[in-house]
Amino acid sequence: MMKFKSPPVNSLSLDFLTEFSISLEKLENDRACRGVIITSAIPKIFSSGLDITEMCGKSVEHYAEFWRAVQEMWLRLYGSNMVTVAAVNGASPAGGCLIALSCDYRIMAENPKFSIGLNEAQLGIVAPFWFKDTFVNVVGQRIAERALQLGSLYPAPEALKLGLVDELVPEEKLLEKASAVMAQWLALPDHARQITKSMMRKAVLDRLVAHREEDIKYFINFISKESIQKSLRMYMEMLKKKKS
Ligand SMILES: CCCCC/C=C\CCC/C=C/CC(=O)SCCNC(=O)CCNC(=O)[C@H](O)C(C)(C)COP(=O)(O)OP(=O)(O)OC[C@H]1O[C@@H](n2cnc3c(N)ncnc32)[C@H](O)[C@@H]1OP(=O)(O)O
Repeated sequence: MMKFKSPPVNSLSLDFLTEFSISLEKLENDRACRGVIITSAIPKIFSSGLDITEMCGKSVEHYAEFWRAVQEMWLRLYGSNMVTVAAVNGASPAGGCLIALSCDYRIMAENPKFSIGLNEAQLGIVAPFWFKDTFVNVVGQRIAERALQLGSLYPAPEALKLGLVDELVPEEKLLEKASAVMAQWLALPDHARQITKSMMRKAVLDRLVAHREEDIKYFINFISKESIQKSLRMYMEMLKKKKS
């Protein structure tokens, strides 16, 4: 089991992403490890998504390093040979949702206050093509089109209806259920399951691998625009004001 613990809200900073990728790599190379449950140690928060401060007022070199780390995390998780189960025990916007979507199975706590989705459009930014591809592979084109254009965050019951998560359980039963699902998936021979998983995900993974440098350039170009920087600053201010 991997438990995110980066207070206050498990934002995906460069350090967090690097540590996450290294942990995944270690587990992947450990023949004794056939599956991983991903959850959070922070109450009410699975992950708040990419750390917005990493995308504000930084150098081009920093943006490149940060984006490469985001790509690396996704390539490792989406392309993992292990069984991956997300036990979503709190809010899961944007990059947090991407992590859940990249797993093989998503179980969410049945709390309508917890929401999940790719809300980038609400921040005035655009979900990259591989976030979009991952989303489409889970919920299908029509639901993804609407959800991404509106940047919708769905409360747990709605997320279940759309197929964004596979099931809801009472929060106290989340890890028990995740373990039961893991046991069910691990009962199959690894070889057949792994080849099938790879077959289902290969095209989407290959697309990023083939365009990785181009994608970094797009990101830098996009995020460096003054209008985008302004949107992100305003969003951060809004988050801070919400408290007072
Ligand atoms: C054409 C080609 C285009 C190519 C474009 C390429 C790329 C661009 C796309 C980049 C993709 C980005 C994906 C993302 O993940 S962006 C991040 C989106 N995340 C969010 O919108 C979530 C924002 N946060 C929240 O909604 C809430 O914080 C919460 C997670 C629901 C938790 O709420 P609560 O418990 O009430 O906590 P607070 O709101 O008070 O937050 C505590 C603390 O943490 C700061 N914070 C929250 N989220 C983030 C974040 N994502 N990054 C950095 N910091 C964050 C918040 O400001 C508070 O800070 P202070 O204590 O200092 O006030």
